[in-house]
Amino acid sequence: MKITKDLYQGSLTLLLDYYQLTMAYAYWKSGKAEEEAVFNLFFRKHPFNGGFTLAAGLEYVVDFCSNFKFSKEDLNYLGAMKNQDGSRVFDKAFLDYLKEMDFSCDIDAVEEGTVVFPNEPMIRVKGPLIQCQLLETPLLNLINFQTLIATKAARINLSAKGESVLEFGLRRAQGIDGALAASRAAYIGGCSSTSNVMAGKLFGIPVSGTHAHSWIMAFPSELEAFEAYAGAFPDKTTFLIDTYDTINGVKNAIKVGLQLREKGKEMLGVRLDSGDLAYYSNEVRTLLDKAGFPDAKIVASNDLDEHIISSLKNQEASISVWGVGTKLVTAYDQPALGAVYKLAALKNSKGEWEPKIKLSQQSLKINIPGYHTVKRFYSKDKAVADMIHLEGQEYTKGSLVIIDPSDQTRRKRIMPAFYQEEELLKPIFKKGKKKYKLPSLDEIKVKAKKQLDSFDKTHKRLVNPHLYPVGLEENLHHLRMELILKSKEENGAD
Ligand SMILES: Nc1ncnc2c1ncn2[C@@H]1O[C@H](COP(=O)(O)OP(=O)(O)OP(=O)(O)O)[C@@H](O)[C@H]1O
Ligand SMILES: O=P(O)(O)OC[C@H]1O[C@H](OP(=O)(O)OP(=O)(O)O)[C@H](O)[C@@H]1O
Ligand SMILES: O=C(O)c1cccnc1
Ligand SMILES: [Mg+2]
Repeated sequence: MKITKDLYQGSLTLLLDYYQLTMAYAYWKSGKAEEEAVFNLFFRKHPFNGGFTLAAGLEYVVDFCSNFKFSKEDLNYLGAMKNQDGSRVFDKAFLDYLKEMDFSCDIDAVEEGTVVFPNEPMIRVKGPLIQCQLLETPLLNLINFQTLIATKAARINLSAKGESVLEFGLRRAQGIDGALAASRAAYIGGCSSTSNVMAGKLFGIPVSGTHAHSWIMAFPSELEAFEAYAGAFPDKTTFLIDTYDTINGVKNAIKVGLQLREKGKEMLGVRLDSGDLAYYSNEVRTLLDKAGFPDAKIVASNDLDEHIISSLKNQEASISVWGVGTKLVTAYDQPALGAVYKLAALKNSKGEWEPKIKLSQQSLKINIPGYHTVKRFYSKDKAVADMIHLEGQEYTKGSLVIIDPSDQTRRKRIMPAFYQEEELLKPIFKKGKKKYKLPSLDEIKVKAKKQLDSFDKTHKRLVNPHLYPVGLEENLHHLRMELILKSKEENGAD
């Protein structure tokens, strides 16, 4: 296997769980494959005990769906699967059916860079049951990770309060795509650059960096190492000063900074990668200022995350650029977002949508049934509440109540007439045809910033964030309650 050439063999369609194929086969056998269904992709809880989540990964979904086709190699592989008695797992006729299958679903989704909340559909797929089911795991795979990392990056950037955050994660990322997708999502979440050159090449993310301890160690002395680096990159001099002794290190940096100044060049700054970053950054700042380098920046790195950055800010550390790797790209404290993909409605023989419910002992896990959508209400530029409602359901523009799906005693009265409304789900595919112009990565990044700015800071704080109101429109709430009771009765649940 040559990973550079052979890994995906031009088709990602088998990037699914085996049970999707067995269900697909059984839907086909039982004549249900072409029934029309609606599935929703949503998560139940914000990651990192936070108060918001930043959507990312849709561009990958668009690409995946646009190329959804079982290749000859895919079908050969499935055709060779055998049961214990030597018979084929999948009939030849079924494989012929898969061969002819063209992606024909409608997909509506929140755009990348949108702030999203638990229970809201992030992606809604409507189409033949078999196709909807085949999309389950790839969509989750593509959305869960990038949304997680974009959210982590947003939290880190919010802690840095507008100062630059450089993403340094490649060396500790989870493999190749874990690194590339993380660099992309980190940029959406607000990082200003990546150290990952391939992500720079593939996505157009600005690349940046300093140098390593090994550079210093490769020379007889730190001073000579700084001089050599300044010789090679007189315009890009950020010296790593903690290899031997941070205070001596900054003194050496100042010496080389003065030499550069004589040549009409300016030292950009220094980097600290160990020790007490509050203490050393302040000592180093004082020395740089005294030596006439008030504009030289202090970059800090070393296992940083949003909590340490926020603590360093509270300690009034003199750091103005933050290099963050491991804890960002691995989402260290919560390595997965738990988005799920559930059937919400199925069309009956009369052509009506039948809402579907899944019961659970945990009320948090009972899905929102029906063919529904989500609206956001804004007062001026501030988001005030989100409402999930049945598609096509009329609701009053006067006073209405929205009800929290996980606690029906939490209700909020809103007056839609006073607000601007935004439909969060945008049309992406209609009957398998792409209807959406993909924004550039920079446009997504700008959108993410604007979205985050439209939420009150109480929803964005790291500790015990204030809950943003998301509720079901009353008719949908009643439908859900009725279905829960009916399903409990019919299925003999306690
Ligand atoms: N003033 C500070 N307040 C809070 N956390 C800090 C402060 N200074 C450094 N840290 C963090 O404390 C941790 C220190 O880790 P550790 O003790 O392993 O590093 P170190 O010994 O300083 O450096 P290294 O092991 O890389 O030489 C890092 O996560 C760092 O970001
Ligand atoms: O700490 P992170 O957020 O992951 O940022 C990237 C780290 O990678 C580099 O060193 P590396 O960790 O390889 O070695 P060192 O820390 O032992 O110097 C760099 O100096 C940072 O410390
Ligand atoms: O450029 C840097 O300083 C850098 C890059 C990757 C990891 N740590 C630091
Ligand atoms: Mg390290």
